[in-house]
Amino acid sequence: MAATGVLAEILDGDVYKYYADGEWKKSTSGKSVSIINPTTRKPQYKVQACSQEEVNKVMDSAKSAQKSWAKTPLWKRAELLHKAAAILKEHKAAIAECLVKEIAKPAKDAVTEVVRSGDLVSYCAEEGVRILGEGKFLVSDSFPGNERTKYCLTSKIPLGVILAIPPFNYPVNLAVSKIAPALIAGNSIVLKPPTQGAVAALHMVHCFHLAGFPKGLISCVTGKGSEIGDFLTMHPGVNCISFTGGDTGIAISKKAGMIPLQMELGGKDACIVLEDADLDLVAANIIKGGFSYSGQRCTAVKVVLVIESVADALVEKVNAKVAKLSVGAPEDDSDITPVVSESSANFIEGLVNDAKQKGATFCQEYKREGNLIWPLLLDNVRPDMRIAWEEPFGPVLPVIRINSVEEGIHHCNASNFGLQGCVFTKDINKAMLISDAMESGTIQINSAPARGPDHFPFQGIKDSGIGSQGITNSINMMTKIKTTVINLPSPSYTMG
Ligand SMILES: NC(=O)C1=CN([C@@H]2O[C@H](COP(=O)(O)OP(=O)(O)OC[C@H]3O[C@@H](n4cnc5c(N)ncnc54)[C@H](OP(=O)(O)O)[C@@H]3O)[C@@H](O)[C@H]2O)C=CC1
Ligand SMILES: O=C(O)[C@H](O)COP(=O)(O)O
Repeated sequence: MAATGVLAEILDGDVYKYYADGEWKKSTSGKSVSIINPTTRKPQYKVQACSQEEVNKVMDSAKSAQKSWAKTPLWKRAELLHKAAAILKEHKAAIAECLVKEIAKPAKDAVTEVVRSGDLVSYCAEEGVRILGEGKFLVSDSFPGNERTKYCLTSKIPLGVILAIPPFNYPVNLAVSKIAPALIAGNSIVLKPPTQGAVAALHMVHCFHLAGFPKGLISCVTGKGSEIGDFLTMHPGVNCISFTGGDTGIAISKKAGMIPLQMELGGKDACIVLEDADLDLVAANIIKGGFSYSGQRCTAVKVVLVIESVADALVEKVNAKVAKLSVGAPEDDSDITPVVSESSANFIEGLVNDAKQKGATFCQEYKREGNLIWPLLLDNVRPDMRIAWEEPFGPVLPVIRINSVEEGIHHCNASNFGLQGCVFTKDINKAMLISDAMESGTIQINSAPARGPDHFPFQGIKDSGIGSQGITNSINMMTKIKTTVINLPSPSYTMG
């Protein structure tokens, strides 16, 4: 059990408590939700199944705590965030252990996620101080027909209560990427962590608790998204939703009220490979991009579109590297670990079977034990196969051979997703033209897709999202513009 020492206060028997009003609480529902360890496929942890009444109370406290937080000096907000970041890093081992047990994240990557999260919180504090400390000054005589009688002062003010819903694959990092911008901008936060990853998220929230944030400003309600999700997202107390996940986000955006939405959804990130590409570089990036965390990243390379003349050579290089990937338990820091759930493994298997029936070339034998799926490269995939379009969120990567760059761009743009993509070529002019032509939020030239560094803008178009993330964009997104106009009785001009 990961909770020892100071973290033990968040446990009630074998059930983790939820966090509200600055305290760890047991739900009055009397119900709990089991978290299944993807590796052992046995129950590992339990969290409270919070009730609607508890959500209502959390929303009320979040509303009142936000009012005083908005009046807390910016430098003090930043100071508390720096403190939370330091505590988070101190507790990296305990949190990483939860990530290993709950979502089968390889041990080293689990620690990296926590450290990266601490860095994100600190950077956010610094960036917030910079960008929220300044506003705009406009004068009226720049618009036709006006004299200089109006001075307009513009500043960024908080939205209120932010509802944060992250996905299972980065339950800590994608939670703090919402929490830190919300707090620095003067908002309060209600976090609904993913069920797989909830305990890691609760440990992370405990670090914010230890940092001493005001009561009610941060809450964390647990329970199955399918049970309390709609109640949360349609709650009248919510002023903004920041969501990362799959198609659930599309449903939320249709149900949510007239509030700002930040949606980071799925992707089918394409990797276009030209004849002149450095194939060793491409192969290394396909391995890193396609198979790290067993392909369970929205930014994973999810389809390779390679020019036919270099396809054999590329596939051979990738296969040689696939053979070297270690497969096994996350505790052993294996490259490929069990996927998050049995239903996810079954879904991946369905895509593999469909590709087999339709004649894809299997570069490796398909192998599965429980939730563990061995890495698989599927060559000669055609557009009539499901895997050409759907995201497996697993260690299975399709290769489509193309006869022209235009064919690759056409495939990429025919997808309903548009998160990231990448292009490999030594010709920067061609790379720029292809980048412009690909309808995706970000194109990487000569590297695999990636969200980080975490201050870079990160956004999807089409079904991949609404708005843009990244530290600066998230702070801006979690504020609204307020203006005050000073009206002068007569025009006033500065003489220099
Ligand atoms: N663009 C991006 O940045 C990223 C996108 N993704 C995408 O997310 C998917 C995999 O992640 P996964 O966690 O399975 O995604 P889901 O969409 O299934 O879940 C995401 C979050 O939504 C919650 N949820 C479920 N139902 C509801 C509901 N009705 N209302 C509100 N919240 C709800 C989940 O809680 P619970 O766990 O309790 O069900 C979880 O916290 C993939 O499609 C992937 O591409 C993943 C990471 C990053
Ligand atoms: O959740 C995801 O999959 C991410 O947002 C991707 O992040 P990464 O590129 O840093 O893995």
